[in-house]
Amino acid sequence: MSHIITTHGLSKTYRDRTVVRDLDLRVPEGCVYGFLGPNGSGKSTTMKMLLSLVRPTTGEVRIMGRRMERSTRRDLLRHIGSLIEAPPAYAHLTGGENMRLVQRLLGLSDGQVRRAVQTVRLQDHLGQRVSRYSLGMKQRLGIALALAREPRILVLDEPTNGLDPAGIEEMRKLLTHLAERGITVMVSSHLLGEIDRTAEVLGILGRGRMLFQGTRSELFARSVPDVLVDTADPDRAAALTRRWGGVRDGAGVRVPGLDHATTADLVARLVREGVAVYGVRREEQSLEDVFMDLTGGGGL
Ligand SMILES: Nc1ncnc2c1ncn2[C@@H]1O[C@H](COP(=O)(O)OP(=O)(O)OP(=O)(O)O)[C@@H](O)[C@H]1O
Repeated sequence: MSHIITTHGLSKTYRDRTVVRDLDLRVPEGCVYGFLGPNGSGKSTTMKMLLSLVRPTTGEVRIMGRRMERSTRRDLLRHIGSLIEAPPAYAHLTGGENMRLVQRLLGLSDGQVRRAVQTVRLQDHLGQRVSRYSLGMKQRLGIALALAREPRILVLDEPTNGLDPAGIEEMRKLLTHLAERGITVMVSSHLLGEIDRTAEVLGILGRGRMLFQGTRSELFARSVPDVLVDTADPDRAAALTRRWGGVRDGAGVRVPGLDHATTADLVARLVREGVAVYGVRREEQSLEDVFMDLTGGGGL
């Protein structure tokens, strides 16, 4: 798989506080990469380093295999569109006037601007002042401004923040649509639920460190589900499994967070002690549970 963004040992320290630590990002080309983590975990700082808005303390950024440095920065940044923090448009101008400003600034064609506006479905609102746009429309205009130069990569910092459920759904569809067209979309959120179904690859950050990077199914594979034991003698089974954290749960016993090997040990112990085991079930964790475990609960 070719990676369009990579970092190696990327770190940022402000005074004596390291807010991003030794990050090795691997963003596959043409996918939606969900960059997740609780508030303050370092997502924005990382994205700003990718865009050369913040200088890394150590480590390197590579875009399309080329190292970002003074001599390559201008050229590489032409391939990246971004939306960082507040939508970048002038509120007292119309959507169309904002688009024309960027068109003139970057020397873009009418076709490029038209395509960007159509992609975010704002063509019927170009005559309206941005101050009268909904937050979702402002975000879409921000994306159109970033898209107009036809970048290969789009870096979006919390584009769903503050949107209502309909706006979030619209944003998800837009991101998927962009990836289908071959654009690599790196999108951050502190809320797993807002982008988890959209993102094919997830990077989960906690206190500046990468806690997990991979596909959703790889993340699930890392989960350690509760085990539910259905038995004729739940009290005795609970006592025998106490050292693994077993407690009575309804007519059975629940043992939290067990891997395969420990589950096998536990069942063997019960059978050895003569407890009749009717069934053993691993209770799947939701992606939220896995995320909460990884981030220590700070992510939701
Ligand atoms: N210029 C700066 N000087 C000092 N500390 C900073 C600076 N910029 C960010 N930080 C700190 O770095 C940490 C990470 O911030 P960052 O904005 O990257 O996190 P985040 O994951 O994007 O969170 P949020 O979703 O709240 O923006 C925070 O504790 C923040 O206070």
